[in-house]
Amino acid sequence: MRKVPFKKMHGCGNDFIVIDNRESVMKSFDLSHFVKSVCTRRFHIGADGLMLLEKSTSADFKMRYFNSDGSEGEMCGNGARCIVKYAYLMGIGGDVMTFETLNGIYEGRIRNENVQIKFPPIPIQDFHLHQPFPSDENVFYHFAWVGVPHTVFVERNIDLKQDQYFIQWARAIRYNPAICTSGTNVNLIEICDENQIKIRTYERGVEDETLACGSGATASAIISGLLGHVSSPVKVHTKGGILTITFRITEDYVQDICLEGNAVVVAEGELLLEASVRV
Ligand SMILES: N[C@H](CCC[C@H](N)C(=O)O)C(=O)O
Repeated sequence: MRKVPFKKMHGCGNDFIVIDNRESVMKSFDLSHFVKSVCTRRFHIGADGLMLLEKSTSADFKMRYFNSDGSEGEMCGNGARCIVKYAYLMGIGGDVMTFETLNGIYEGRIRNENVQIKFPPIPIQDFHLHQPFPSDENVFYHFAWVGVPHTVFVERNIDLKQDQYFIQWARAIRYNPAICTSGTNVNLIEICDENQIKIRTYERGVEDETLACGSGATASAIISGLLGHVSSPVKVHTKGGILTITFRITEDYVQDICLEGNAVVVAEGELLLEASVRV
């Protein structure tokens, strides 16, 4: 049976399996099916997503990110922090490194135990604020594309929705083509004070609430800033820990966008490539 080394990592409880694919060890595999199997909790290692580190001609490495349902995502903020830590530990990148994604090139920095990701500037016009909800014009949502699509709702108390009800509510938005034709991640946020928000995220591709979402935290902090509720730096309290977002709003762009938080290796070993699991 073929074996491939992996590390299991998490950033604020958003967990990932990371595999070094620079030598194309995954070449003959149906990646979508493989990812779905390996990410299945109880029957396999289980994770919110899986990342392959590959060679790049334009950056230190390429990150390929897959959600647990086997779909390939353009970008993942917490995944990026984990793969940057992985690259650092493997000697692939130094304290500062660049990596390629389906959404362009990003920069990662090792900051003691934390990892910081710098996002490219986002045009102000790409933030759609105060959009009336398609089926209820009294409800407003905010939308941004921060590598992946994010819908944001601001509420007084985000803990009022029980987990089951939160998921049911989020699914109605996640698949709503009037909001985003390719589907959207869904964030519910609460403003705590000028520099802090609380967040819950339902993730597209995981099809569940996750403990944290880096791009969701980034989109939500910036949207809160554009709405005038907070100013940078913003501490985002997720269910799995704190993410810190910094940004600068100028006339046409949101610039100097950084996402920072922990990136932890919890296990490493060998994956049995042909191990069959129920998916
Ligand atoms: N957990 C991720 C988001 C993954 C994106 C994925 N859910 C999609 O939209 O394909 C993050 O930390 O940014």
